[in-house]
Amino acid sequence: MRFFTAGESHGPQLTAIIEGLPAQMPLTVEMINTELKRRQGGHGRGRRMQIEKDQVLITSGVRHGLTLGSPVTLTVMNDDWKHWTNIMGIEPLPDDINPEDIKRRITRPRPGHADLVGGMKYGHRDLRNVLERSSARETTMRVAIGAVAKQFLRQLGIKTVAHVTEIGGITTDPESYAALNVDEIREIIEQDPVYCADEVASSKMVAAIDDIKGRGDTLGGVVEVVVEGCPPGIGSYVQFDRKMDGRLAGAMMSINAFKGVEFGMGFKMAQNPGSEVHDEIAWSEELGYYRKSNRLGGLEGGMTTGMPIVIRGVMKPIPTLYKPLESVDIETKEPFVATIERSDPCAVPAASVVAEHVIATEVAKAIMDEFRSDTMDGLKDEINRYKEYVKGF
Ligand SMILES: Cc1cc2nc3c(=O)[nH]c(=O)nc-3n(C[C@H](O)[C@H](O)[C@H](O)COP(=O)(O)O)c2cc1C
Ligand SMILES: C=C(O[C@@H]1CC(C(=O)O)=C[C@@H](OP(=O)(O)O)[C@H]1O)C(=O)O
Repeated sequence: MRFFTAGESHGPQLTAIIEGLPAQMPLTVEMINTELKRRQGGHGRGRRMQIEKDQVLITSGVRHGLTLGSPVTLTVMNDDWKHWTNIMGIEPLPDDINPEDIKRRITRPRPGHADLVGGMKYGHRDLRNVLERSSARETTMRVAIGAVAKQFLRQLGIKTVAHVTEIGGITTDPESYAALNVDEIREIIEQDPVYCADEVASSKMVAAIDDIKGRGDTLGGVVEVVVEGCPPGIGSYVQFDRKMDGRLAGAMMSINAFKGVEFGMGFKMAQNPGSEVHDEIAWSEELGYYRKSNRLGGLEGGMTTGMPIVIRGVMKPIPTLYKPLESVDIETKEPFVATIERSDPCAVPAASVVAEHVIATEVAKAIMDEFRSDTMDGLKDEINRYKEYVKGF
């Protein structure tokens, strides 16, 4: 499976094309729309999310609710486009309009955003030309693609969930959700304003977001994605670019503002001896091979072990500040405070939804790389045979 996304934040629409999905796979817009709505939510979002009502349109690759095996095209319209049609017009500017007079032109790059380096790299003197594509508006399509991937994974009994584990230094107590499975975590976070599975931490996170918003500042945090039901042996140790932990880390790091990744007990591994890090191996008639603990987060040697995959990503605080940092105007080279754009004070809850979907996409892609995937039923048969084989190995 491969895919592309396209579209500017304030352009007419966002588009994704996915190629390589098996034929005969059930696919509905409802399931994609449910996830798009979750991505728009979460306490801490700004005013743009009140304008947009993201709904997907499928314009190829599906007939009567089943995939055809041909490329699937997904489209989401930008409702905000109607306010930007002149500023973001596609046609060349009329001769009597000077590009420097275009409204909402940006010449004061925001520290921490793509503005300055993107402008240098592509020769844009109006940094809006960078902002428009570097914006996390693009993550709409990554969620749409991931929602398709999740429909694929569900056919194979693989479930995913993401939840927020830290915002602005307020952390969850892992004991509060340690015994819960993916479905149980989902039930809790769907009712929670910050998509957090620990009720006590959640209310403190909400208060922290309100407080930072009042101060014109922003907060980052940590999100955790759990994937249950993935068979062992997805990914490989034989070549560096086939290692599943590398692929998953790359997917997580491809999300705007994500700056670090860890698996299982993560960076705490540095503090513990090997006997308290590695997971002992056991076998039972019912489960086949399993680990007595899951401190490595479901990966050994670049391959899934069959235990849940547990991956966390850290998101830096949003770079656009209402209390802006110092910058330089690229026209005058004089010091100025950065441009203030409408912005989210904290998008960690929304980003948890994005994280779940990019991880689901990478797992789906890896499974399609491993097994013949022209038809959904053929793939299911192959995976079931493989699962029986590894159980008795
Ligand atoms: C869901 C989500 C929403 C975001 N919202 C904003 C925002 O409103 N304002 C902003 O400046 N950055 C926002 N960001 C972060 C920027 O897109 C990101 O920092 C920027 O593209 C630069 O990339 P980098 O942080 O990975 O270096 C958001 C990120 C995500 C994942
Ligand atoms: C549009 C989305 O997020 C945007 C991400 C974003 C950024 O700089 O990344 C900046 C803001 O854009 P705007 O200036 O239009 O308000 C966010 O609203 C979205 O998540 O769909």
